[in-house]
Formats: sequence, structure tokens, C-alpha cells
Amino acid sequence: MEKINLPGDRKRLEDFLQNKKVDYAGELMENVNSIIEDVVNEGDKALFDFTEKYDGVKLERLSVDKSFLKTSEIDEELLDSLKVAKRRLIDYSKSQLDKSWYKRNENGGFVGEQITPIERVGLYIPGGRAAYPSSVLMTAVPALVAGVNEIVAVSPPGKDGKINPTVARTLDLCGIDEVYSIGGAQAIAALAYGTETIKRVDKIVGPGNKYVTMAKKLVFGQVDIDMLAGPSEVLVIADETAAPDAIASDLLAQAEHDPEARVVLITAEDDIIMEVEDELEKQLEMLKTKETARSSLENYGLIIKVGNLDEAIKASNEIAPEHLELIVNDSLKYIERIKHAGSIFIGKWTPEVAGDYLAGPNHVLPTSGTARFSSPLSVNDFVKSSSLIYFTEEELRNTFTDIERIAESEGLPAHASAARIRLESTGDKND
Ligand SMILES: NC(=O)c1ccc[n+]([C@@H]2O[C@H](COP(=O)([O-])OP(=O)(O)OC[C@H]3O[C@@H](n4cnc5c(N)ncnc54)[C@H](O)[C@@H]3O)[C@@H](O)[C@H]2O)c1
Ligand SMILES: N[C@H](CO)Cc1c[nH]c[nH+]1
Ligand SMILES: [Zn+2]
Repeated sequence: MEKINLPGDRKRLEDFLQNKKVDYAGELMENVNSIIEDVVNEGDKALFDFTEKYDGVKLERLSVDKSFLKTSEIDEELLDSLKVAKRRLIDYSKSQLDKSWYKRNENGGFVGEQITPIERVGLYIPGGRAAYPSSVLMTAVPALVAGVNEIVAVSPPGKDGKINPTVARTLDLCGIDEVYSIGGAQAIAALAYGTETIKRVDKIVGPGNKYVTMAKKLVFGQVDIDMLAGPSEVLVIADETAAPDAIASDLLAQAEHDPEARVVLITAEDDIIMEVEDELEKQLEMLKTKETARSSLENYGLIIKVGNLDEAIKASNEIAPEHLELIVNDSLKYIERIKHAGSIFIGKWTPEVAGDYLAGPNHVLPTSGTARFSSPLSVNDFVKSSSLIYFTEEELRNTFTDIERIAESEGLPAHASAARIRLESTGDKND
């Protein structure tokens, strides 16, 4: 892992933030754009071709058989654990849901908001390096709680041409039966524009690697997207009370996701740095995923030595990580000073992986510094609102002069008369 000191090495922190971010532009953008164009122009044929090229499998069909979803083998105890995670996520999502509201004015009219579920949503379930049944729950549950009518899922096929069986059964657990075995940018393009087989959706949600995330960015506007939820990130702020073996395992838990996962440790303690480095080496050797994790640590890992906790929090706010762990004494004291982080894990008993699986909040989170302006996936990503305005005659009479003045200032006389004509008209008397 690269090591820097703050505040001395400020420039190196800026370089790290600039150069080690996923670059959602340049060559990546060109490649992904051309995949999207091919899907738009060639439809299903492009999906078969790209699946052969990037997933190494010749598909016979795009849609996944319903019986495969229902009957795929899954360990019963695992199914029970997934049900626990689902229940906790339902609870959390229900308390998040925005409700329609209205407010009366003194003249008998009202204003308000009417909340409506999005009609058709596409879930991206990643599946290149690992299988993500947890991402099925994290995307499907809030959509179900929001009342989305049509939920469709895509996930890349394995070498046998099938989606992962655990993912399949988790989709079934959520009652989702429109599923396609495609992944990557081509799957995002198909959801956004539609093909002969796949009907386009209104919104795409879910995490993925840099190709998936770039594609979501490019199709935004044609459809809505949730956020840029790309390669995983964790930033650990640790003081002298933190356990080096736990810090190392938390860093590795994100590093094993993707060779481009970002992991950062910030501490004022030299001993912690040395011991975490030793632990990383020790624990890496035992991991089946060590190749991916090592590549992430070597190319995108950063250790920042600071003078004190204030400097640690300042640096963390600049990085705006997907996950932030506060493994420090009296951790609750610092929460409000964290301005930018997708999810905050407080204290030594809260490993980030609890949030990955079953704490309740969503694990689909903004990456690449976008936690400065984006929030975790929520049930409210699956609804939209229409404003409601109901004027009585009295309300229109009371506000007419103001309407007229503003309309005239904008040089829009038809606006003024649209309000005036009603007050002058002797016509229809209904409300
Ligand atoms: N931010 C979050 O909330 C969050 C949550 C879970 C997972 N993740 C991230 O999701 C990602 C999962 O990645 P993954 O790769 O395992 O699965 P994935 O499903 O995201 O990507 C696999 C697809 O990538 C495409 N692909 C691979 N190489 C390509 C290339 N050279 N050109 C074009 N397309 C190519 C293929 O079509 C393949 O189907 C990881 O980066 C993980 O960190 C993020
Ligand atoms: N840590 C990931 C978000 O970056 C979510 C996840 C799913 N499965 C395991 N982890
Ligand atoms: Zn994870």
C-alpha cells in the first residue's frame, strides 16, 4: 500500500484522489459507448455477441427459465440467513418510505405531493468475480416495499450459461421471475433501450464494476439510474485502541471485491500501521481471493499517517468514501463531523460486512467520491412524486395580482391572462 503523511504530503493525497479514481471518461467511456451503440442498433444479436466476448459463453437464450429460479439448489441454512437479511431490510425500507401529503390553505385549497411507484425497474445483479445474492435483496426489497409494478433482473452468466443458482433462488425469494442472463455494459444498454426480447425499463439500479457503472452513467436521461455504485471502497479511521487484525480483515473484505477496489487506512499511530501491514500479509495468504485483493492493495491501497483525529476526519471528508469505519475510542462522538460517506460504521463491534449483508441499511452505495452528493440506495429511489395544486376561486383572487405582476415582468402576457380570464369569466361554476 502507498503511504503518505498529512498534512505534509498534501499534494500526494490530491494526486491519489485524482489518479486513483475510476476515470468515467476517456477510453472507458469510448469502449462502453460503442457497446451501447451496438445494442441499440443490433438488439439481441449484440447481447449474444458481447456475452460470448466478455463472459466467454455462447447463450442459447437470454431469458432465464422460471423453473430454474424456483428449483436451483441452495443450502437450506443459507436460505434461512437470506430470509433474516430480507426481513431486516424490509423493516428498514418501510421506515424510509416517503408518503403522499397535502397542506390546506386558508381559502379551502391545498398543495401537496402525490407519491407514485416507478412502473418498471431493472435490477443489475453483479456476477463477474463473485455471486451477489445480497445485492438481489438490496435492490429488490426496496423496489417491492415501494410498490414497483414490474421488476426485472439481469445478471451475467457463468461458463455453463446460467446465472448463479443462489442468485436465482434469492430472486425467487423476492418473487422476481423476469430475469435475463446477461451482464456488463450490454445488459445496462438492453435495459435502457430495449431489444426484441427485453422490454425497456424506466429506471436501472444496482452495483457493478467500472463497465457497468460507466454504462449507467451514459444511459442516464434515457432512463433514470440510482447512482454511480462502482468498485468497492473502504476507509478506516483507527486510533491506538483499534485491533490491527480487525482493521486488516476489513480492508481485505473490500479489496477482494475487485482489483480496482479502493482501501484506505488513516491513523496517527505508527504501531497500528506496522501491525496492520503485517496482518495484511498474513491474512492475504489465507484468502482464496488473494490475487484480486493483492492487486487492489498494491495499486489502489493507501495508508495515511496523520497527527491527530481531527486531521483524520478532514482527510476522510475529502475522500468521501463509500464505507467509513470509525474504530476509535468514544466513536459516537465523531459521527456528526463526518460530512461525506456512503455509510458510516461506528465502533469496534461494527464490521463493514454487517452492512453488506443484514444490518438493515442498503449496501448499494455511492463510490468514487460521489458520496459528496449521492446517498445510499433507498426505497425512495423507486418512487417519484407529482406536486398537487388545488386553488379555490378565493385563492386565485387573492394571488392574482402577484401572478400578473410576475408574468408581466417575464414578458409573458398569456400567462397573466390565463389567470385573469377565469376571474372575469361567468362560465362554468364547477370546482
Ligand atoms: N458500490 C456498491 O454499492 C457495490 C456493491 C456490491 C458490489 N460492488 C462492486 O460490483 C462489482 C462487481 O464486479 P464484477 O466484475 O464481479 O461483476 P459485474 O457483474 O459488475 O461485471 C461483470 C461484467 O463485466 C463485463 N466485462 C468484464 N470485462 C470487460 C471488458 N474488458 N470490457 C467490457 N466489459 C467487460 C462483462 O460483461 C461481465 O459480464 C465490484 O467492482 C464490486 O466492488 C459495488
Ligand atoms: N461491499 C459491497 C459494497 O461495496 C457489498 C457486498 C455485497 N456482498 C458483499 N459485499
Ligand atoms: Zn463487501
